[in-house]
Amino acid sequence: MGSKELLSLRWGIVGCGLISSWFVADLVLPRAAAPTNHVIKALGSSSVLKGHNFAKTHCPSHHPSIYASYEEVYNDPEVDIVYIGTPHVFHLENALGAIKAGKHVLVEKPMTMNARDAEILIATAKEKGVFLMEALWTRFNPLVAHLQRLLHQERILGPLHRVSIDFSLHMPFSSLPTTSRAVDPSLGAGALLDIGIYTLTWAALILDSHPDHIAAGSPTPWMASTMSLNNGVDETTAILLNYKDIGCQAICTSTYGSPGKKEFCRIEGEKGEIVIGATIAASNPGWLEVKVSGREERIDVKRMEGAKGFYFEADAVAEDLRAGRLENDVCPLGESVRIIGLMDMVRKINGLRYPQDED
Ligand SMILES: NC(=O)C1=CN([C@@H]2O[C@H](COP(=O)(O)OP(=O)(O)OC[C@H]3O[C@@H](n4cnc5c(N)ncnc54)[C@H](OP(=O)(O)O)[C@@H]3O)[C@@H](O)[C@H]2O)C=CC1
Ligand SMILES: O=C1OC[C@@H](O)[C@H](O)[C@H]1O
Repeated sequence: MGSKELLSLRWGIVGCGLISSWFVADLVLPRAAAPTNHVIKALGSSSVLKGHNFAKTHCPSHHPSIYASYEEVYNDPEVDIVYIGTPHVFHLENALGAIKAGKHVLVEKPMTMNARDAEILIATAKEKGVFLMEALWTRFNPLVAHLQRLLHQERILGPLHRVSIDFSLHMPFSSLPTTSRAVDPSLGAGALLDIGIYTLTWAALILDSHPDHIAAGSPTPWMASTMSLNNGVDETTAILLNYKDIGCQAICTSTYGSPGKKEFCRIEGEKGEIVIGATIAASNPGWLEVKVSGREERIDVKRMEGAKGFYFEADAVAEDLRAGRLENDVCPLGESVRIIGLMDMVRKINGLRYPQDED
């Protein structure tokens, strides 16, 4: 691994649920200009039949080995990297299993249930000398780099005043089965860990990356928050961040209670505003609109026909491995810990504990 001749990346997938299906379907789409050939080599599932059905539907031409245990994926010598697509509460155990078997790991968001567990995972990956990344795919959407250029290099909005970010999904707890990972506290349910994490990520991408904030030593923003709990977990959460060093506030809201708007993010500055939109979810931005006097433009994300955009992150991971890097600089491990740490604080203030928080 890490050598220049790595032209294919061989994936082992753990958990054959929804996100794994999206991820795999994107990776196997034929792409003329693909920098890496992503190969699905192994699938681990609670049931071999489920694994076979998954392969038939989502990667029919890849013929992966199908295993009835995740351990067999970790130990398959044909697998370079393990993708963890299980509910949050299993991320630590599954990622540790793969790392201890010497595999690189891409683990779904949130990396773990709390910052302490993320530190454990990171320390173990470092000890074993393997790559580890939280699959915060939004960071790899090409719109983000474009946005950061507009805001921080061109300074198109001038000084920033306020950023509002909302991730809303209309799937109230009452409409979901009690076994859903969004509702069941034993599976790490709740809006903050599932979708609120993206609102904090957007705040980080827009404000923590601000050159003046970095020059000021990146002080932790002042924070206030409130949660509406249902069944012991948050259905709705609001977080206010005040970056006093740059005079800008971020309002981060997330809920399962309403559909929200396509325009999920608004960045207001002295000279105008930028609005970011998404067709389905704030995790997958589709366009941005600049509304500044004398310069009004819309920029759309170009994706492969039929793809969601998971290949942006997979290609970045492959590039790191090819170059022998064990950490990605667009989605650094320190940022995963910092944002999970913010979520820990929000939960503590609002009395939301999970069993994983116990000593
Ligand atoms: N990046 C993104 O856009 C998205 C990320 N996610 C993240 O992916 C993770 C999984 O979410 P999602 O795919 O929606 O979940 P699903 O419930 O659809 O799938 C999770 C899979 O994990 C496996 N699993 C192992 N143990 C359990 C258990 N006790 N209960 C339920 N499933 C179990 C199952 O696979 P099997 O039976 O095959 O072993 C199951 O199908 C979450 O952490 C979520 O935050 C989710 C959606 C989008
Ligand atoms: O992007 C997303 O949209 C739907 C959520 O439930 C999911 O976990 C999230 O990552």
